[in-house]
Amino acid sequence: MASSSSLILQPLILPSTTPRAAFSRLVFLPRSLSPRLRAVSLSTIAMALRTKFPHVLTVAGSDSGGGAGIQADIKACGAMGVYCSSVITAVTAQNTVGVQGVHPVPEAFIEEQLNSVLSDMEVDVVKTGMLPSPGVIKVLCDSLKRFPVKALVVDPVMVSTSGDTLSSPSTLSGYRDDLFGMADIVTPNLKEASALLGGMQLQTVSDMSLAAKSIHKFGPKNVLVKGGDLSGSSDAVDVFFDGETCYELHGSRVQTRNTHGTGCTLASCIAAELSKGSPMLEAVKAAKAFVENALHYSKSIELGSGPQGPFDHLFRLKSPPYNVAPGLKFQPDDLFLYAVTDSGMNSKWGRSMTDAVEAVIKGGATIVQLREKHMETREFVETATACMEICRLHKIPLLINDRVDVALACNADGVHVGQSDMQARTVRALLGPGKIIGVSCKTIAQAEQAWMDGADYIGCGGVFPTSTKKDNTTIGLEGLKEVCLASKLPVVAIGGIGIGNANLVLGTGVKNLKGVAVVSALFDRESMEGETKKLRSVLERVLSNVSEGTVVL
Ligand SMILES: Nc1ncnc2c1ncn2[C@@H]1O[C@H](COP(=O)(O)OP(=O)(O)OP(=O)(O)O)[C@@H](O)[C@H]1O
Ligand SMILES: Cc1ncc(CO)c(N)n1
Ligand SMILES: [Mg+2]
Repeated sequence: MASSSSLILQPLILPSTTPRAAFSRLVFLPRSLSPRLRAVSLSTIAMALRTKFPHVLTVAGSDSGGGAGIQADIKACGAMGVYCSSVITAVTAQNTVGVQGVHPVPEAFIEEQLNSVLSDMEVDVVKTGMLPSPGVIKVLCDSLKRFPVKALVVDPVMVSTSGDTLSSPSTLSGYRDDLFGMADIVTPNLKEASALLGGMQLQTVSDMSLAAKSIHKFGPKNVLVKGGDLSGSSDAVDVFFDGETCYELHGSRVQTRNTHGTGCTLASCIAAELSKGSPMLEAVKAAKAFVENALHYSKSIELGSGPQGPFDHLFRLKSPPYNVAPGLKFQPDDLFLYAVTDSGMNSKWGRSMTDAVEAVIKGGATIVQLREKHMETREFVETATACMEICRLHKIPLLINDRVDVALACNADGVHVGQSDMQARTVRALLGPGKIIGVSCKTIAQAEQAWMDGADYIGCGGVFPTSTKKDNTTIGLEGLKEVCLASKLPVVAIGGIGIGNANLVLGTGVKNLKGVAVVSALFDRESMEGETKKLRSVLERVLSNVSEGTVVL
C-alpha cells in the first residue's frame, strides 16, 4: 500500500453541502503520476463525481403580474428543488384584472433562446406554456428534434381564466398534429380540452374522461384534463389517462380567489418531478398536492383589486421542517418485519425503550414505530431522539405514531397515522416530500384515500383479535386480501400477528402485501431479540415458499 507521504491530497471544487460531504469529495492521487496524467485523472474524477442538478426548461410567456407564466414556472420549479431555465415566447401586460396587452417575441429570437439553452445546459425536461402562434410551435418541435430531452410536458395554454386569448386559434392544429405526438403529457383545462375537441361540452367528470381518451388519440403518452373550473364541484377533480387506465384524482377545493396560475404551476411541478426521476402518475399526484397546499397557505393573500389573485409558490421556505435533513428513503421491503413499540410491556419486563428497540433491530426488524399513547411529550421527544440514534446506526427507519410534532422534533423518518388522527395529506404538507407516511386502513376506500393523500404505505388490520387494541374490529384474512388487491400502495398487515400465525398472513402471497407488523409478539416477551429472530426466520421461510409457489393458504 502506498504510504501517505506518496499521496497528494488534492481538493476538487465540487458541489457539496456540508463539511463532511466536502471531505468525502477530496481525492487522493499518487505523487508518481505525471502532472499531465494527474490533470486528466482529476478532470475524469471530477466529471464522475459531478452532481447532476435536475433541470427543467420552460418555454412560456411572461406574466407581468408574476402569478402565472414564466414567473410561476420558475418559482414552482425552485420550490420543488429543481433548476429552471426559461425561453420567453411573449411578454404580457397582465394583472389580477386580466390581460391588458400581449407582445410576442419574434420566432427567430425564440429559436435563438432555445438553441442557447438546449445546446449547452443539459436540460432534462421541457415544459411549455403560452405558445402564441403556429410558427412558435414549429420552431419548438424542430429544436426538440435537434436536442432531444427526457420528457416533454405540454400545457396547451390558450385562454386565460379572465377570458383573454393567449394563443391564436390557428395553434390548435400545431398542437394536435405536431407537438402532442412528442409529448409525455398534455395538461389542458376544461376550455382547452373542449377547444382541442372541436367544442365538445365538458360538464361532468365522465365528460372529462371521454375528453382525456379522445385527446390521447392525438399522440401524447398521457393526458391530464384539469377540473379547476368544473362548476358545481366541491372537489378539485382532475382526470388522468395513460392510454390504458383512467384515474380520477380528487383533491379538496380550496375556497380562495387566489387561483391565478394554478395550471402553469401544476405543469411545472410535473416537469420538476419528472426531472428528478419520478414516474408520471407519481409526478402528477405530487404536483396536484403542491398546488393544493400552495393555495391553502395563500388563501388570504390580498394582492390587486381584480377577481383572480396570485398565490405564494414559496410557502415551503417559510416552513422550518423543510430545512431538516432528509430521512431514510422508503423502500416497500422495509415493511417486512415491522416492530411497533409498547412502553407498558417494556416496564412489565423492566427494560428501557432504547434497549427494546436495539433488541428488535438486532433480531432482524426492518422498520420500527414508536407508538406511545400516554407518554408525556417531553419524555416522548427524548425517548424518540435516543431511539433515532440507534435506528440511524443500523440504517433502520423509525416512524412515530400519530405525533407529527414529536417526529419533527427528533427528525424521525416519518409518521404513521390512524383514521382519526391528522389527515395524511396534512402530515405530508408538514413533513415535506422526503418523509415516510403510513396510514391505518380497513377498507378499500380508505386505502384509495391514503394513496391520494400522498402516503407511502398502508397498515391493514386488525387481521386477528388483539389485546393492544381492545375495541378494534377485525377484518380477517379475507378483508386483508381484499384491501391488498385494491391498494395502490404497499401494505403491512397488523393485529394479533405472531410466530404462530404469521405464515397464514404472509402465506396468502397476495399482491402488495409486504410484511407483518407486530407488538406483543415481540415486546411482551422476555427475550425480544430471540423472538424477533424466530419471527424473521418464519417470515423468510414463508416468503421463499411463496416465491416458489408452494404455499397457497
Ligand atoms: N380552488 C382550488 N382548490 C384546489 N385545487 C384547485 C383549485 N383550482 C384549481 N385547482 C387545481 O389546480 C390545477 C390546475 O387546474 P385549472 O383547471 O385551474 O388549470 P388552468 O385553468 O389551466 O389554470 P390557470 O389558467 O389559472 O393557470 C388542477 O390540479 C386543479 O384541480
Ligand atoms: C403568460 C401567461 N401564461 C399562461 C397563463 C395561464 O394562466 C397566463 N395567464 N399568462
Ligand atoms: Mg383555472
